[in-house]
Parts: sequence; C-alpha cells; structure tokens
Amino acid sequence: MDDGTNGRRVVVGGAVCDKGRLLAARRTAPPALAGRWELPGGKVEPGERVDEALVRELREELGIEVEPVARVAGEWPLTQELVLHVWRARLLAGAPRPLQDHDELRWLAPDEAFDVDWLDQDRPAVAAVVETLKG
Ligand SMILES: Nc1nc2c([nH]c(=O)n2[C@H]2C[C@H](O)[C@@H](COP(=O)(O)OP(=O)(O)OP(=O)(O)O)O2)c(=O)[nH]1
Repeated sequence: MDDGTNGRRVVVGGAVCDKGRLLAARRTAPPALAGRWELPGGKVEPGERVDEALVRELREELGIEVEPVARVAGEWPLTQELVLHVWRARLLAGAPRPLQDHDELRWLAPDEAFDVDWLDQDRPAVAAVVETLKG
C-alpha cells in the first residue's frame, strides 16, 4: 500500500492549540537539536495510527490529553529515514509540563509565533497553523 512516505518512518508533531495560542516546546536532545523549538511529538510505532501516536506522545512527554483535529497539508523530511507530519490538536485536559525531551514550553499568540527558534522543518507547518489561529 502506498502511504506516501516512501518507506520512511513518520514522526508526528502536534500543533496543540488552546485559547488562540500555539504550544511550542524546547528540545533537550540530541545535541544538534537541543535548544531549538519544535511541535512536540515523536515517532509513530509500527501498527499505530499517526493520530494515536500523537495522543500517546503528548501524554508521555507533556502530561496532557489532546484531540487530534486535522493533518496539516505537507510532509517534511527530517533524515533519510524520518519524515515529519504535523497534526493540529486541541487541548482537552491538563496543563503541559516538560516531563520528557523538553526543558521549556511556551504558549505563543499569533503575533509571537516566530519569536522562538523553531527547527527548520517545523516552520512551514507553524506558519500554516498560525493562519488558522488568526481566523
Ligand atoms: N517530535 C518532533 N521531532 C522532530 C520535529 N522536528 C524535527 O526535526 N524532529 C526530529 C527530532 C528527532 O530526531 C525526531 C523525533 O524523535 P523524538 O525523540 O521526538 O521521538 P520519540 O519520542 O519517538 O523518540 P525515541 O525515544 O523513540 O527515539 O525528529 C518536531 O517538530 N517534532
């Protein structure tokens, strides 16, 4: 079956929105990415749906419950083996805390969206999501 990923493993990033703001997370590892900001998430496990993986990763990493809303159009290669998909998600419960993989979190209003140093591959999806927040 052609899932459009050319055999690469999908990393799902969550564009978590609440009260008109977007959640950004600062990575602690690996060294090449530490200190840069991302849409929190992680690798989809074999047999797992991408939206399920998103719910699992955000529960593990941030202690929150989210509802995936829709995939952001596009995909962004990370490495030879990994490709980034982004889903918009709504915060259902909990206040995000940097439990794993991150050392700082920020809720960004649309006019602050590019105040943080996003990983390069995340920028197009962040721009698309910010447009939806502006209404
Ligand atoms: N989660 C996430 N990872 C990203 C983004 N942009 C980006 O380049 N990456 C890279 C960083 C990592 O090399 C890889 C995702 O790995 P991860 O460490 O977050 O995933 P994981 O929780 O499943 O990790 P693991 O312990 O199973 O290795 O993708 C992004 O927006 N979100």
